[in-house]
Amino acid sequence: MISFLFIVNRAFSSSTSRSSVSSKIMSHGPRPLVLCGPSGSGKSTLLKRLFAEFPTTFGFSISHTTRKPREGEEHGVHYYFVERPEMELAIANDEFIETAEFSGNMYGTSKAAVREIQNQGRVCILDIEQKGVEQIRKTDLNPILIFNNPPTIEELERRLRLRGSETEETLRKRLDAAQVEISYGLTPGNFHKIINNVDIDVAYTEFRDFVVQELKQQEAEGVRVSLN
Ligand SMILES: Nc1ncnc2c1ncn2[C@@H]1O[C@H](COP(=O)(O)OP(=O)(O)OP(=O)(O)O)[C@@H](O)[C@H]1O
Repeated sequence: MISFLFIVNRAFSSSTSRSSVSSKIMSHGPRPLVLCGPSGSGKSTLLKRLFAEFPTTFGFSISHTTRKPREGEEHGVHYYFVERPEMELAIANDEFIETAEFSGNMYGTSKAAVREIQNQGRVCILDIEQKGVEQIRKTDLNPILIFNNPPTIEELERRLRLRGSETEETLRKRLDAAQVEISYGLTPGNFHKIINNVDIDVAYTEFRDFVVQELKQQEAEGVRVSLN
């Protein structure tokens, strides 16, 4: 198994085709930030810290779902609640970055929902899986792509067991998927940055510094980014 691969992949680093990139940024606001990595690798932990440190810089897009609203849930706040035919048509029209089905309901992130966050001047954070990354790369959303790499599958298993969120079955599924996800994540050219998430404090500093540097670069190109 892959372990402790300290690869920093800057294949699409900030200097890459800046002029074509900046015209896109100018019209749409800050570039979305994709954080991808196996379940249990620590994505939510990194994002929680980032939001705590920069409360107004980032935002999550609002997902669509075909499930019925629960009490207190509002359309356009918690989800965009839609009917299945409407959602299927939008997917067929290539309006979604990723979709999934759970317990008979569809869920998905639309390109428009990402643009909505960009239009507010915020960096849209997307915690998405490999398929979503492949999809978003085909769009003109021009995301910053970061892969959160766990030290080993054994450590991933330890973290997931400690989190206490899994049954033996879901744990196995997540660990099986992790092998494939890590291979994809470490393939040169797939991500702008790989965070080797061993020690959480070190990982967060590396993640944070990379993101801040990217945002400062965009600011220098005329994009309004509120870094506070
Ligand atoms: N570097 C780390 N070292 C040790 N434990 C960690 C580290 N990062 C996260 N954890 C712990 O591992 C568990 C999984 O982390 P987290 O929930 O952030 O993962 P995730 O990638 O968001 O998972 P999922 O995709 O399933 O939501 C949590 O209990 C978290 O506290």
